[in-house]
Order: sequence, then C-alpha cells, then structure tokens
Amino acid sequence: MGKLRIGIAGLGTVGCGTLALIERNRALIEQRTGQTLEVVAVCARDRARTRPVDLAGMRWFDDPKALAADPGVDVVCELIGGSEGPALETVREALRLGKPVVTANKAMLAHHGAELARLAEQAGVQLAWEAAVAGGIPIVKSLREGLAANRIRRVNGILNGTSNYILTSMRETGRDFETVLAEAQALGYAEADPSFDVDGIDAAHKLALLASLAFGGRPRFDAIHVEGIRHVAAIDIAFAEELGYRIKLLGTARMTPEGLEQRLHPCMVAKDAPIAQVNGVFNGVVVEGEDVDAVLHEGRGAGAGPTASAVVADLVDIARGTRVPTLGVPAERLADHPIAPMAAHEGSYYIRLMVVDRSGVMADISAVLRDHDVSIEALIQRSRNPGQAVPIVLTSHETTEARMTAALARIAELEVVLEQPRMIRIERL
Ligand SMILES: NC(=O)c1ccc[n+]([C@@H]2O[C@H](COP(=O)([O-])OP(=O)(O)OC[C@H]3O[C@@H](n4cnc5c(N)ncnc54)[C@H](O)[C@@H]3O)[C@@H](O)[C@H]2O)c1
Ligand SMILES: N[C@@H](CCO)C(=O)O
Ligand code: NA
Repeated sequence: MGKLRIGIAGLGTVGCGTLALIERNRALIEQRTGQTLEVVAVCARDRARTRPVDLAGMRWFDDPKALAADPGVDVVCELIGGSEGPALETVREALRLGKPVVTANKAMLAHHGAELARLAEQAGVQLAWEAAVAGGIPIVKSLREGLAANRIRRVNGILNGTSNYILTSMRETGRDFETVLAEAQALGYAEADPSFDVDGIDAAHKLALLASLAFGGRPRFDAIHVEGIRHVAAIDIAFAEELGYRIKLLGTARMTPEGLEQRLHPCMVAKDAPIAQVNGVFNGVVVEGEDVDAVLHEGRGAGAGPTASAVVADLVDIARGTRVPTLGVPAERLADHPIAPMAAHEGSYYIRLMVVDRSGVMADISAVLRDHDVSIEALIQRSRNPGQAVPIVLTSHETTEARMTAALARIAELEVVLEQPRMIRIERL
C-alpha cells in the first residue's frame, strides 16, 4: 500500500485535532484511498507543552520552513495561522519544492490567495483549503466542484462560529458579551486574536474567498465593507425579536451593475428564514445559482473535530491524486472585478436612537428622514419617562446606504439625540 508522508506545522486546536483524526480513522482512510496517511514530522512553538496526542516516532521541528523542506515529508499541513510570517513562508517553501499543501489559514489566503494559487499551479500540486472556510462544512468543494455549472447570483453566509455563538448565547441566556466570548475561547473556537472574530475580520477573510470561488475574481479582502458585533447591544437583540427578526453577523457577495458587492456586518434576518435558525458555533451558507437556485449549507464552523474533518478530507483528495485549481479557475484567469461602493447599497434599515422624552422629538426626526427621502416602515416608542432618555426604534423602507448615512449624521446632531444612532441593516433572504 502506498504511503503519504505528512508534516504538520502547528499543534494547536486544529493541528492536534488533525493528528487525532488521522490516527482514529486510519483503516477507513486506507480503504477509501488505498494509501496510508502517516504523520512523520511536526512543528510548534513550544515542544514541552502537554498535548492530547502522542507524538512518538515523529520528527520534531522548531522551524516550520525546515519541516516543509524535510525530504521525508510529501505533503505539508500549515495549521499555524496568521496572514504573514512563518505560515506564509512555510507554504511558499513547500510549493516551491513541489509539495502539496493543506491549510486552514483564511487570513493568509484572503491576502495572498492569488499568488499562492499561481505557485501551486506552476508546481503542479494541490493547495487545499477546505478547513479555512466554515470549518467542517464542505463549502469550498460545493462551490468549486458541485456548483461549477452554475452562474452564481449571490452568496450569503454566517461565517464565524465565535460571533454566532456569542449572538446566540446573548439572545438565549441574556449573558453578557465578555463572558460568552471567554467561553468560546475555552472551547477552541476563537482566533489567536479574538478581535478578528468579533470585529468581523475573520468572517470577511472567508467572504473574500467564497466570493473568489463564486465569481472567479482574485480574493479582495481590502474591498469588503466590514463591521463586527461589538455594537450589537442586548436592547437591539430584544427589539429585533419584537420586530420578527434575528441578528446575525452575515457576509454577502453578489454581482451588481456597479460591480462586485461584498459586505460583512450584523444583519436582521426574518426569524423564519433558514439562516436565522443557524445558531451557536454553527455556520450557514446559502449559495444561489441560476440553475440550481438556493442551496443551504449548515454545520459546525469551528472547533477541533469539524476543522480536522476538513483538513483530513483535503489529505484524502491529495492521496487520491485529485487536481483542481485552487480558486476554481486557473490563477492566471482570475478576474479583477470592479468593486461596488457601499454607498450604492440598497436595502432597509433598523435604527435605534436614544432621545430625550419630550414633545416634538418625533417630528424633528421624521423631518430629517423626509428631507433625505427615507420613508419609515415601522416605529416603536413605548416607554414614557418625561425629560429622561428613552429609545426610539424605527425601520425604514428600501433606500440607499448613501441616503441613510447622511440622514443619520444629521439626526446625530439633533440636540434631543443623546447617543450615536445605532443602525443595523435588514437583509431579505
Ligand atoms: N480553531 C478553529 O476552530 C479553527 C477553525 C478553522 C480554521 N482555523 C485556522 O487554523 C489555524 C490554526 O488555528 P488553531 O485554532 O489551531 O490555533 P492555535 O493557536 O490553537 O495553534 C497554533 C499552533 O501554531 C503554533 N505556532 C505558532 N507560531 C509558530 C511558529 N512561528 N512556528 C511554529 N509553530 C508556531 C503554535 O505553537 C500552536 O501549536 C489558523 O489559521 C486558524 O485561523 C482554526
Ligand atoms: N475563529 C473561527 C474559527 C473557524 O474558522 C470562528 O470562530 O469561526
Ligand atoms: Na469548510
């Protein structure tokens, strides 16, 4: 039986999960590939650390580039993380030496995907990255292979397990943001720097990659409008519930007459929309193809097991000799699409204002909205607390982002408005 000799760089949540899965499903994988997957070399920062896996018989490296260069390693798993530095150097080195690479590193691919795809294709080897987007959901395979016949209309996704876990837990248990974030970190869901999770950066990395697969362009992280969940307050979660919505950190990519629209921000989605039922660490991605129509993908988006499932599936592909262009089209044929400006976005909005409770306030606010041609769909102003701060919540009919942001800037200047207005876009799915 043939043997695939694997080097694993990075022995954290994903690296140890991968080692454990290869060990546990050895016989199954041999049956499916006709090959033995054998981890022969490993690398991490701290050799002395206690780990939940047995490293006996594996060569140890302190330097991941040296692991990549080991002549006894046929395929390199980069499970270190970070868009630059050791992860990127290790992948470049492996590809330069003509070795296939498996990575879970969406940050690196969002910034250097086109260059690395070119290197892999020049070397004639696979650069596989199923684990980088939506953990255990085979979304890369789905878009790149299963839906390859379709012109894609739109991709919508909950792409960060940590922030979905936080939003779900805040809604269901009323616990505060910091407590739930600490729990997600302890469960191995969060990035090394958790602000990547809560500020939307991690999900935007993934959106750039899905948009690349869906529309055949080079990944453009810099072109994404990104907002995280720090400003989503318990009061907004409660008002959303009352209005028939759930708040989700959602990524959207679609082609518009102005160019490729890519945005990643909290959204209100109808409570009964399938994506509104995607809770906790689960991710959900809806791909709309012209021929297939909407395809919903759902599964665990983070954690050792689901992520290792994707890493090992990529190793199975490599053992089988599968050859697919890294980003779905050959690297030299990746397009450079024009980017639709966020100001051109059209949609409905939820607005929350904290105002002084006194007569004439509503008239002032309505006048500004009227002057900016923004029409109100619904309004909630319930509590009476004369002279004190009270919330006013309104939802708008369809308008443009340009009109809404101009109106909000003006509203923020009104003397009766006590805090920065809060705005959450409403997404119709
Ligand atoms: N944790 C998840 O649920 C998850 C899911 C999907 C993708 N990812 C991605 O997988 C990668 C790894 O994530 P993780 O959660 O396992 O991280 P982690 O922090 O648990 O582990 C990182 C590992 O890399 C090692 N490392 C760091 N710098 C190094 C260096 N200079 N040289 C050698 N080793 C070094 C560390 O020692 C550690 O063993 C990241 O790209 C992450 O974005 C993580
Ligand atoms: N930190 C990421 C890991 C999976 O990519 C998340 O929470 O989704
Ligand atoms: Na995946």
